[in-house]
Amino acid sequence: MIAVASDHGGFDLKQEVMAFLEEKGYEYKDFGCYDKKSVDYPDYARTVADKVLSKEAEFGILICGTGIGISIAANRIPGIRAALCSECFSAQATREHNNANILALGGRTVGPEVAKKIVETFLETPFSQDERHQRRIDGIEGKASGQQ
Ligand SMILES: O=C[C@H](O)[C@H](O)[C@H](O)COP(=O)(O)O
Repeated sequence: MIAVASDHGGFDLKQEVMAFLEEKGYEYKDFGCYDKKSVDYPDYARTVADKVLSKEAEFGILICGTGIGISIAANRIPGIRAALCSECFSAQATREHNNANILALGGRTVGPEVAKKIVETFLETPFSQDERHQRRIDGIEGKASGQQ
């Protein structure tokens, strides 16, 4: 399952992204917001992060106006690697190199067609499993690499 959420600034793009997920046959759940009333993005970041960390969701997709606030909020939560992407190269690289578990998008910065390509790239690109990338991910989580 893909856990999807947005604030009001990401609401319209989230509708497009969910329609795309539906069309492509991905299972997803919408964890809000459910209209364009002003809300606070950290609440939605936390909800989706919890779904990812509990493994109820394989990945999360978080959308706010720029994608910045909601990715900052998600990345404060240990075990979350949220990647704000506005093009496909980063979406591919963050899965291969960072094993990112949440994709963040900006509803006011990325158009729907680009966003759909980014979503597909993110969801379809596996982690490379390369030892150097895993070592660096372990470093993010505070595990010493022993390199220094
Ligand atoms: O990084 C934060 C997000 O872009 C928010 O979506 C944005 O700050 C919301 O702004 P406003 O409350 O002015 O709609």
